[in-house]
Amino acid sequence: MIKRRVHVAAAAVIRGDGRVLIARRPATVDQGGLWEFPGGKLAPYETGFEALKRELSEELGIQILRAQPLIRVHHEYADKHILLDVWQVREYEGDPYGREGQPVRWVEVDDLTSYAFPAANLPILRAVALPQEYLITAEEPDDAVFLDRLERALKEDNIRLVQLRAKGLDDAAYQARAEKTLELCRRHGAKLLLNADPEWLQRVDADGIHLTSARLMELKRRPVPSDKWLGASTHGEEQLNQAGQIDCDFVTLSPLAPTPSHPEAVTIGWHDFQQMVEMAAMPVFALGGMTRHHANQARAVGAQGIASIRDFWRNDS
Ligand SMILES: Nc1nc2c([nH]c(=O)n2[C@@H]2O[C@H](COP(=O)(O)OP(=O)(O)OP(=O)(O)O)[C@@H](O)[C@H]2O)c(=O)[nH]1
Ligand SMILES: [Mg+2]
Repeated sequence: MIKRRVHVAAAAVIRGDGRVLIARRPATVDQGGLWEFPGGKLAPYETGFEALKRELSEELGIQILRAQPLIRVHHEYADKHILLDVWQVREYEGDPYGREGQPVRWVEVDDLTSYAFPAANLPILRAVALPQEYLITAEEPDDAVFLDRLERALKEDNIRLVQLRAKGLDDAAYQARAEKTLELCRRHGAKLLLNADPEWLQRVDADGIHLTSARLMELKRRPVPSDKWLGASTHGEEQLNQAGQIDCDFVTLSPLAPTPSHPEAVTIGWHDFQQMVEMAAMPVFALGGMTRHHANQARAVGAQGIASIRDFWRNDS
């Protein structure tokens, strides 16, 4: 029998203080009693955005003014194939309440994991918790110059996710750099991932690990606990699948476009990038030739946002 295909539009409604709205499904319906992002099935001939506007008016009594695509998730339930088309909504009119009698709650993004959601929601929870920009640090031998540049990005570009990539440092220098970087990131409320062997989390209490594609392909299972972040570098379908297999929280996919540092490299291009993102089981950052100005374009093709060394490693303050 062919499984039913269900297309659902849902929203992460975010309030001024950063809290996100969740609702509890009535005990009597499919996935009853679990928490969800408000939304529902597309009616015939509706676009995702039209359905989103209608559903949030029906379920929460609010009028959406603007919405930004967040993530699209395909999931196989036993009885159906579901596509969750999830949007981020920060601009709306009205004060949301459970118009159908369902309990609703505003929760801190970091507390979302303590609520029970349907199985399909895991990538959405990750996408909600991640920012749109991912800074990868440049090679820089001098600690003071390094910290100065990073601080500018944290302050002026409002960067909240950082990968410490320093291939040129030996272990002792990397550890010293990591400790200083962690302290700076904590001060600015940013998460720090180490581009290093996962064992490094025992030496430096960073927020997680970013795997190179070579490390990614060697692993049989997720190498860090669930309260740490796990990112990975990928360059194509096989690596994306492997990242899903070992339960990475997110990946970068590159090179999307030519970069000054690799002008000859074969790039993925927006078309293939969009197709790969659609099938990925987790949030994907666009990497390679990206600047902050590409963030909306990246979002429009399904990405979480953009990752960059060059664009954030400026010194123009
Ligand atoms: N709205 C919503 N649905 C989700 C989420 N996660 C998830 O697996 N689903 C599934 O997607 C489907 C959405 O159906 P729904 O019950 O909200 O649809 P609806 O509002 O149009 O309701 P109706 O069919 O009673 O009119 C359900 O099968 C539900 O289990 C989520 O976070 N939000
Ligand atoms: Mg609904």
